[in-house]
Amino acid sequence: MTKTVFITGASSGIGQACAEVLAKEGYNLLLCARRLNRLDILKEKLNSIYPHIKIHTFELDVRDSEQVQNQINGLPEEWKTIHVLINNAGLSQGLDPIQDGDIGDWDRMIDTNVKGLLYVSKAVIPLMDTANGAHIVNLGSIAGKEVYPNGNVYCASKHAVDALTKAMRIDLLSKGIKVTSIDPGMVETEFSEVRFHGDKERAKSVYTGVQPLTGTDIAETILFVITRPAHVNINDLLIMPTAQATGTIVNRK
Ligand SMILES: NC(=O)C1=CN([C@@H]2O[C@H](COP(=O)(O)OP(=O)(O)OC[C@H]3O[C@@H](n4cnc5c(N)ncnc54)[C@H](OP(=O)(O)O)[C@@H]3O)[C@@H](O)[C@H]2O)C=CC1
Ligand SMILES: CC(=O)[C@H](N)C(=O)O
Repeated sequence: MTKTVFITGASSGIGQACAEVLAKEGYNLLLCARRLNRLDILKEKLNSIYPHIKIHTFELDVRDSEQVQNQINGLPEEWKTIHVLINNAGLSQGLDPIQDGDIGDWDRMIDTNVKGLLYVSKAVIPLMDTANGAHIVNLGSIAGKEVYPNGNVYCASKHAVDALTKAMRIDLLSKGIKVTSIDPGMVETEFSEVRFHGDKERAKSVYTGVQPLTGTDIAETILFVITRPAHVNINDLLIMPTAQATGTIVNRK
């Protein structure tokens, strides 16, 4: 049976890499993000390499609970059976002491990373094929395991993801839905550009003198996690670049 994977935030970085790695493995893909044009370019590329898989793209702002319900309830019938949900859409905005933080940045992080994950999960869980290995993978972070200077609200949002992953595992236990948290350290994506509001130079400096993880490193880990035997669940995986010890202790050359 061909399994269907629903990926939020597939227009960039880790989500896009998940689409690429899972397409190669023959999964059908439901891809969403706000930037539909990017998803459609990705779909065309993947379908030209892997013509045997099916890909459905749609625009979704995970912060909008009504849109999330309507878009997911309105999926074509053939897309209403989902095996794996990857709650990947997320962002960091700003890196300032709490007293200087921007309230708009705080709202965007909490609305996307916490509320967005909840809205999507609530809409997708009823569509999950519990008879055939249903699995939810949440993108947490090292920032959900520790707090680093100026990371305040982003760290709080990822600590919330950590708590929600544990809570989902309890609540979905009787349904047989596996729940896993993937918690990366530094991954070079558009993450830092978004964090620094488009300042490309500052974003680049985050990765100076260090070899960060790539989106593909994380996607391959997710592939490993979702292909364990039925009786095995990986609860939580913390993945760091070799040169990174904690959220902020990095060995730069
Ligand atoms: N890069 C890193 O170092 C780390 C990243 N993470 C986590 O990994 C996840 C992916 O980030 P990463 O790939 O690095 O970053 P990117 O900025 O490269 O990708 C983020 C993705 O999230 C999507 N997204 C953001 N806001 C929304 C929204 N409101 N609705 C729908 N989609 C949204 C973006 O799509 P669009 O803008 O088109 O909507 C984009 O596809 C995040 O949850 C992040 O917190 C965790 C630890 C480390
Ligand atoms: C500290 C990290 O590695 C992570 N990318 C973050 O900035 O939270």
